Amino acid sequence: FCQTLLHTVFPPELRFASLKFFQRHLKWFSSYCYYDITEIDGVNTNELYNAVQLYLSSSASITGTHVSLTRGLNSSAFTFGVSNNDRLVDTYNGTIVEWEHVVTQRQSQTFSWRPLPEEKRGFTLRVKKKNRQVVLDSYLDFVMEKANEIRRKNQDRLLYTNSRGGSSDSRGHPWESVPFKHPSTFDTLAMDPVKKSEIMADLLDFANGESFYRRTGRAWKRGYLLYGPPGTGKSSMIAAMANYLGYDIYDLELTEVNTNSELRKLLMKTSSKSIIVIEDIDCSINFSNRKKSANSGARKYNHDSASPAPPGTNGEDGGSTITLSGLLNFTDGLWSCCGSERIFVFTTNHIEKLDPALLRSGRMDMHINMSYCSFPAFKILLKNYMGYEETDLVLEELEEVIDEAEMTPADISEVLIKNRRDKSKAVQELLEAMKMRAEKTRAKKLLESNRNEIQDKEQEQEKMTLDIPKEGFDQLEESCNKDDEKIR
Ligand SMILES: Nc1ncnc2c1ncn2[C@@H]1O[C@H](COP(=O)(O)OP(=O)(O)OP(=O)(O)O)[C@@H](O)[C@H]1O
Ligand SMILES: [Mg+2]
Repeated sequence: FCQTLLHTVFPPELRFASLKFFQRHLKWFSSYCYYDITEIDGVNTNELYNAVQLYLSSSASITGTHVSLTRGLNSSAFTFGVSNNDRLVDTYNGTIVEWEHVVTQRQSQTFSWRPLPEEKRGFTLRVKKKNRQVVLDSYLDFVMEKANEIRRKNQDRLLYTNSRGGSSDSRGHPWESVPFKHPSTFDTLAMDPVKKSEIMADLLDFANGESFYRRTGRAWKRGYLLYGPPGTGKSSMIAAMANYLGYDIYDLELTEVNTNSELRKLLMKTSSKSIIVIEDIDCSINFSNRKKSANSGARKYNHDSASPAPPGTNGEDGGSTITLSGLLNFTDGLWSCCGSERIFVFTTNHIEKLDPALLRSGRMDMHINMSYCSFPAFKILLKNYMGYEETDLVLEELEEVIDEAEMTPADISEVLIKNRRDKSKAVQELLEAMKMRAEKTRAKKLLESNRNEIQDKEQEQEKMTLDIPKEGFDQLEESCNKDDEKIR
């Protein structure tokens, strides 16, 4: 009877409000304090939320009884997590803390500029009030650091792509990611060993150079330009770099980016310890032909952001302006420093087509020429594919022709894969292929030099025919002068 009376006398809103009031006042008297770490903080994703999730996902720190298990597509490891609205206890330097994962349904009428996830997620950290300082001073830093470590060591690295165009997902991320599983390493990469160790040392210096970059006042980033013919290992080199340093890769598809501001947004959403890659930069942006680009099928890009393209000439999607200066700002300007420890890698098959602005010194820190397979590089391939260590007569023959053959590591590895059961057959076949290629290269070079000679001769003759009337004129002038003298 009392309950019915209570329900009829007090409407539900009033009951709810009074309950909240009591709870709030109870917390004042409680010996605990609570920290809410929500997944989305205003418009941005809360890095701390992701870090806590990752930290709690490491099996070592799990002491709860109810744990959620996930395994991402193509991922090689299970991830533990705190189930929705469940709790976990963690100990840090003797301090006991309790984590609760709070998941509530988002009210649908909430106004937002972009779609928000249906669920509102967050962690609540409960600690004794007397331990509050420990948590604020070092525990949360420890969690962040541990999460980064776990991600780098145990988890698969991620390959991000902006193939979704300018749109973001419900959590505000413009990048989509998949586990990155490229097996290429510096051991498997066939290139000149001296050049290889130079690059490896450069990468290590960069990764360990935080204090150097701070001391010299430079942004902690580095740019590499990889250039060379197709199949010489540019993409393999990027994968090797990522595997060597344990960095994520952001594969930036420039043709999917419409404006400079979109480009900036993409950059802002990249994490540190990552490699940002723009492959085939000469194809993604019509740099060489910018002024004539109206007649090409490619989208139009301007050199100078200060002079926006007139309306109607911006390519088929209208209003789309991505400029070279926008791209350079992306890699070099103030915005490039909105994170740290990032590597930019551009690749191209045609370095000669690139705008000098991209090549000028200081822009890309290292230009790496990935060229045709040299003999030392070939030996690495032989060792990796065939387990070949020793040199013998055939290899000496190979050494003589390999430079002239101009074969890419991709060409060579194809032959090696095909004959991987029979070493001597593989080497024999390669030798024949190389000799043939060398012959062709020689013939091509001869033809080219002949053509150049003929062209030179033609130019000389043309010049002579242009000179004849001048000579004739000189003679005429001379005889006129003589006549004048006679008359006098
Ligand atoms: N230097 C190399 N060392 C080992 N393998 C190589 C090397 N270069 C090429 N390969 C082999 O050839 C294949 C193609 O190489 P990769 O994609 O790295 O070439 P690329 O230079 O990026 O070519 P493209 O300019 O067409 O993008 C790779 O799968 C790899 O197995
Ligand atoms: Mg490539």
